[in-house]
Parts: sequence; structure tokens; C-alpha cells
Amino acid sequence: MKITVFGVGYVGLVQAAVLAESGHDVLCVDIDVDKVERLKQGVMPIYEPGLERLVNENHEAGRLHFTADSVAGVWHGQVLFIAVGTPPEEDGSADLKYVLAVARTIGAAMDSSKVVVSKSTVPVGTCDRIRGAIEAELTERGVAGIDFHVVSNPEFLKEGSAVPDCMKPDRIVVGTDSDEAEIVMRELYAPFNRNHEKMIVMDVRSAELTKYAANCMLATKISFMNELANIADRLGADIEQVRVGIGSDPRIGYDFIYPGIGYGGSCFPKDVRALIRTAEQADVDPQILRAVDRRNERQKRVLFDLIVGHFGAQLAGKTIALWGLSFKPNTSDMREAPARVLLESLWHAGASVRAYDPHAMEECRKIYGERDDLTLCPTKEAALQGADALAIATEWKSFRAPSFELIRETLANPIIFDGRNLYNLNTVARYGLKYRSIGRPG
Ligand SMILES: NC(=O)c1ccc[n+]([C@@H]2O[C@H](COP(=O)([O-])OP(=O)(O)OC[C@H]3O[C@@H](n4cnc5c(N)ncnc54)[C@H](O)[C@@H]3O)[C@@H](O)[C@H]2O)c1
Ligand SMILES: O=c1ccn([C@@H]2O[C@H](COP(=O)(O)OP(=O)(O)O[C@H]3O[C@H](CO)[C@@H](O)[C@H](O)[C@H]3O)[C@@H](O)[C@H]2O)c(=O)[nH]1
Repeated sequence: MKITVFGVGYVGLVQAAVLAESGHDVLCVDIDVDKVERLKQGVMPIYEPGLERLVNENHEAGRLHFTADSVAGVWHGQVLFIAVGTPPEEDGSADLKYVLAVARTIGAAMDSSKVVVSKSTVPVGTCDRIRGAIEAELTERGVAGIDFHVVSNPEFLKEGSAVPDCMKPDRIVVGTDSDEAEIVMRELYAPFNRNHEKMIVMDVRSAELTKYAANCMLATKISFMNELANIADRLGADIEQVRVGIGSDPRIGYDFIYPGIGYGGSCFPKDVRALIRTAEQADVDPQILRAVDRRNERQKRVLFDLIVGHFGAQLAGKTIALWGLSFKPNTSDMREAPARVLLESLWHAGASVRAYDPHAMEECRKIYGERDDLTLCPTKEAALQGADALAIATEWKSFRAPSFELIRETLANPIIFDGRNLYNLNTVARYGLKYRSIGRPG
């Protein structure tokens, strides 16, 4: 099938490459000419495990193409995916300018029947607005009779495992009121629907809300556990033992109940706030969602509070080694990363940072530029040199079994502030290290 994907970010590029891998003929369109040129030369705009090989192999095989020419994109695909960003507005609502710009481009160039698919995370009612924007352009061109359908098909991939998540989706949510569009979507996703039925077809508005419901439920689990971690901390209980104790109940489960220093990334914070705005606009008071957001904002400061609790006024002039900059492992993405709150709080308190991250160093340099109080180090061991203490903000695998002897011998003040509860309390104590983590004695 001929497919066009508008927007080659985390969602668009991965989705396009995975569809091409299954045999579809996919054209990717992006307004960022530089990104398009680099992709043609095999250079990825993001770090995502397995993506480079997948993109380049399918590009070389002639199933995956890149262009900045939007009109060519509209003409190419029978199915047109909209996978552009929906960043937050000042008041938290989703900014739809990129989505609606693509819709207008489609309406301005469409010359045959199309299925337009919204992959971006968009508030309930957006597919109606996409339809309206396309119709307005068709009417303006005097070709209002061209048939098209607008489908909601939210994406559930996680950064860091985007390729396998897309290759083997646990569900394919399709919101449509058209039998014809459903048939096209079934054919499109047939290669991903062989093992068992994964397609869940529903009305458009329910599909749009399903995406927010999923992210907000997961964010709620995390904020709940973070609140419990703070309670455990005050009561002398160990949240990690509590986590295992409740996770063993299959009604609760082990997933997404890891306490830490808050959820980050380009999705949970923005989507919780967007649903809060949607609820408010619909005259519903979203009390739980507001609490989830507030707990998360507070949680992002907990590691800094532990550091201040230890050093007090002496923190000014100290150097902290920081392991982990990205908002989660296996990505270079630092959008809304808890590490950023820690970095900025430490600088504000007059401390310097020696940081290491396996993949987010370039991103960090782009965000903060050259500063006297930030040294980006080539290894995690190098970050320890000349540092007074170690802080951990991201649970990269390579941080899980470090040399505790080296940490003890290198740090001026042998203490670890762990925002991801990576280590066994007894192990760290055996190596003579002080250890402060989230919701555990120490
Ligand atoms: N990142 C994730 O893990 C993830 C997962 C599921 C859903 N989502 C949702 O998917 C959407 C896209 O997210 P992302 O992280 O891939 O965004 P992104 O910022 O990584 O990429 C968006 C791309 O769209 C391009 N673009 C903007 N306007 C365009 C236009 N008119 N025509 C063509 N290209 C255009 C931008 O240049 C950019 O390359 C958002 O709504 C997001 O909430 C994201
Ligand atoms: O038990 C947990 C699990 C996650 N996190 C944090 O939560 C954030 C988000 O993690 P994750 O959900 O794994 O990554 P995302 O790539 O943001 O993926 C989420 O957001 C995407 C964009 O909407 C959705 O498609 C995915 O289904 C949804 O999991 C990260 O900061 C994690 O550190 C925790 O603190 N504790």
C-alpha cells in the first residue's frame, strides 16, 4: 500500500520505517529540510535502539523515501498519517497548529480519495477539526466532492523501545465511523495483526480519549507510588519492599510502580496537563489529574532536597557527579527530564556538576551550551573525579553494577544520592558508602 507520513519525529520516523519493513511503500514528509537531507544520507535525527539499521535498510531497498515536498506527499499516499508534534500551550492545552497545518496542506493538494490518519496525540474533537480544515480547502478549490475519511489511530510506543513497540504493538486502536476506512486500516495493519486480534475499533472521540486515558493512568500509578515513597520515608519503611509486596497482586501488577524522581519526557507531563484543560473546558473538575501533576512537579525536586539536607549551606562550591541526563534510559531525549530540574537547582545553589550520560551528552550541550559549572565527562568514572558526591537521575543499565570501591575511593565525600533506587541497601553499606535513595531508610 502507498503511505505518506507527515512528521519524521519519534513517532513518524519509527512508524514509517516499521510500515516499510512490512512491505508498504512509504514516503516521509517533514518541513525540516535539514532533517530530511540528513535522513537521505542515513543520519538519524534521534537515538532509538534498532532504528538506524531499520531506516537505512528500507531506504536502500527503495521502500522508504524522504522529502520536504508536502504536495508530493499528499499525492503519494492512499493513507496519509499525521504524526507532527502537539506541544503544550501556556495553559497546558495541546497546540494543534502543526496538525491543522498538515490538514490544510492535504486539502489544498488532494486529488483523489484518501484516508487521513491522526497519529499525533490530540484532544477529543481534533479529528472533526482536521476534517473541517480539509473540507474548507476542498471547497475553496471547487472540488468539494473528493471523498476522504479521517481516522484516529493513537500511538502507544515508548521511547527507548519504540521499534519493538511498533513492530509488535499490544493493541491497535482505530477510531472511525466509516466501514470503508476500517477496511483500509485492517489491510494496512494486517502484517502486525497475525498472532491474535489486536485491532480495537471504536468511535473517533473514544479513540482520541483512549490515548490520554492510557498515559494519565500510567502517570497516576507513578505519582501514587512517589507519594507512598514519601510516606515510607517518614515512617522508616522501605518503599522497594512495599513495591514488591503490592506488585505481586495481579490486580496491581509490577509495571509502572517504580518510585523515583518523577516522570519526564515529551508525553506524560504534557498529556496530563492537556487532559486537565480538556476536563476544565468541559466543566469537569479533574481533581485526581491535578494531584498527579502537582506530585510529579514536587517529586522532581526530591533528589535536590536530599542533597541540600546532607550538605546544607556548604553545598555552594561543591561539585556533584551526575549519572544520567535523559528522562529515561535508551534515549537521548531530555524533554522534561528530572535531571534538568536537578542540574538547574544545583547551579542555583552554587554547586558545579560533572555529568555523564551514555546518549544524551550532545542534547545536554545543545540545551545548556558551555558553562563553567557544567563539565560533560566521557565516562561515568571520569564524572566522579574531583566530585564531592554522586547523584543518579536515570536508570541506565550501565549504572546498575558499578565499582563501589572506585566510587568510595574517588569521591571526596563517599555518598550516593540515588533518584532511581538502583542499589541494594546492604551492598552499598558493605562498601562503606553513605546512600540516600527514594523512600528507603538511609
Ligand atoms: N515521542 C513519543 O514517544 C510519542 C509516543 C506516542 C505519541 N506521541 C505523540 O505523537 C506526536 C509526535 O510526537 P514526536 O515525539 O514524534 O514529535 P517530534 O517533535 O519528535 O517530531 C515532530 C516532527 O514533525 C515535523 N513537522 C512539523 N510540522 C510539520 C508539517 N507541517 N509537515 C511535516 N512535518 C512537520 C517536525 O519538523 C518534527 O520533525 C505528538 O502528538 C506526541 O504527543 C509521541
Ligand atoms: O514505574 C515507572 C515507570 C516510568 N517512570 C518514568 O515515567 C517516564 C515515562 O516513561 P515511559 O512511559 O517508559 O516512556 P515514554 O516514552 O514517555 O512513553 C509514554 O508516553 C508515550 C507517549 O505518549 C506513550 O506512547 C507510551 O505508551 C507511554 O509509556 C520516565 O521519566 C520514567 O522514568 C517512573 O518514574 N516509574
